[in-house]
Amino acid sequence: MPMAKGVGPERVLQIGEGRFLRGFVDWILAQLQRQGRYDGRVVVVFPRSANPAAREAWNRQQGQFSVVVCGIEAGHPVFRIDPVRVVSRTIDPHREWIAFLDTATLPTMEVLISNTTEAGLVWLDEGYVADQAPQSVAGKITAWLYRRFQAFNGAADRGMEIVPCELIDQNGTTLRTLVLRYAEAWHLPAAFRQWVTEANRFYNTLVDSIVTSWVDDGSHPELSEDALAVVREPYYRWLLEGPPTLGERWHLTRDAGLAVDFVPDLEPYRELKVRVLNGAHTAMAGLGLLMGLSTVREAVTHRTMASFIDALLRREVLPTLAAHGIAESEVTAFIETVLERFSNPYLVHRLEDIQLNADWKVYTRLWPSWQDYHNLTGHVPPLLTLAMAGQKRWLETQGTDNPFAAWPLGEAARDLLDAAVQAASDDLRTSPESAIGHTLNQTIGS
Ligand SMILES: NC(=O)c1ccc[n+]([C@@H]2O[C@H](COP(=O)([O-])OP(=O)(O)OC[C@H]3O[C@@H](n4cnc5c(N)ncnc54)[C@H](O)[C@@H]3O)[C@@H](O)[C@H]2O)c1
Ligand SMILES: O=P(O)(O)OC[C@@H](O)[C@@H](O)[C@H](O)[C@H](O)CO
Repeated sequence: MPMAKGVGPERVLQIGEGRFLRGFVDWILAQLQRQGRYDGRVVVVFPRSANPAAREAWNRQQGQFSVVVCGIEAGHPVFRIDPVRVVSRTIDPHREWIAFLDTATLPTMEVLISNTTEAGLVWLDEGYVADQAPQSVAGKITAWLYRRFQAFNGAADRGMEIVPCELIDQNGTTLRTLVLRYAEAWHLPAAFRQWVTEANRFYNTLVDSIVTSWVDDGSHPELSEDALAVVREPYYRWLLEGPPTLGERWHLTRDAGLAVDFVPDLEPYRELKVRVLNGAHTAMAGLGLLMGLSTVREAVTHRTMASFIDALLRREVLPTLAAHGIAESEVTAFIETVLERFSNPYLVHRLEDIQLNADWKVYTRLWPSWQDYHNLTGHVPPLLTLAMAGQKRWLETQGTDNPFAAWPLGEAARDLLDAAVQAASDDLRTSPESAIGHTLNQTIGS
């Protein structure tokens, strides 16, 4: 369905319409547009069949929405409403498959962005039926790239900058592997696979910024009608591992003043961000919910929980990052920034939202620190163990039996973990808050 507002050719295909893409990627594109650096407009694609109300909101607002940037920046309170007018139209590929494929034939298209949660970039065993959308995100992208390859006879200069933003390790490499796997499974020509590899650039990326929905309290009438408005903290950072081609297309030089950087190796940044920020979220969410807390802000302003998270990060996570070659001063500075970000009074970041797929978040966000701490010191980390026990207990209250059982662990690691978590769980049964206080006293006192 066309949405006529805005000028400039369609240059960006965005798979995903969620809060994060609106408050982060689309906002960055709006800043580039405002500075006259980039005129590209965005075609937003719903990765799953769109719910009619969401579609209607996008159409009613002609793809325009507000990003409320609020919190503390350089010690000063910030509350700003930034308009974002970069979207040209939306497409639901499950209903408009041909319109979706047709966008691949636009000579102006040059950037493909996705964010479909961790559940999006996965292999689904499915065939390709012409005229019908595959279910998988990577299958849709494969079909789209194949259409482009055909439309331009495999021209090397019609490849795309492919920028997945899903929070998974090596997201660009993962997407390329999935595309090549679909190309093979669907018996697409070898020349296409070669074009995918040689003419397209897949970036591994790391995004960092907290984006939540705008909760309308009537205080800003201009936002009352905006069903797509989001709230974002002032802090944001986008790191991309890959060639600078995307930066060149966006005229993204230092003087743009945007926190987007191209780095040769993402790994140290990823370890730092995931272990500190996401690790702290996962640690506070399970225990916090058991204690009756509901938001991140409530957790970091609760005396016992705040001390617990602070000690967990500085005593048990920090040493594991130093062992990964990240300077202690850098880790400490990041911990301090993160704790300040968590106390942002404007963000209503619900612990229950953080708990989506919590069993795997414990595995990717807490377990690596746990294991490294144990290897480094020969001791079980008591605070991380209690956080994991809190997660296990909370997951059990939600009906998941033995929530960590599916993790791929060797027998020795499994026995060690089970014994440690079991001991910590016993303490949680009576009062989570006193278990936290007790563990904290023992740790800090030792
Ligand atoms: N919101 C944040 O603060 C934030 C910050 C950094 C990273 N992220 C990342 O962004 C992701 C989305 O967060 P959000 O706040 O935009 O959520 P959201 O619910 O607003 O959007 C989720 C998006 O993913 C799509 N999606 C969900 N499940 C899917 C599936 N199984 N297959 C294909 N697509 C699927 C939805 O259609 C939608 O486009 C998170 O999982 C996280 O990895 C979020
Ligand atoms: O978005 P999720 O569900 O992967 O994880 C929940 C939070 O930890 C996450 O959204 C952080 O706020 C974000 O990663 C900050 O950059």
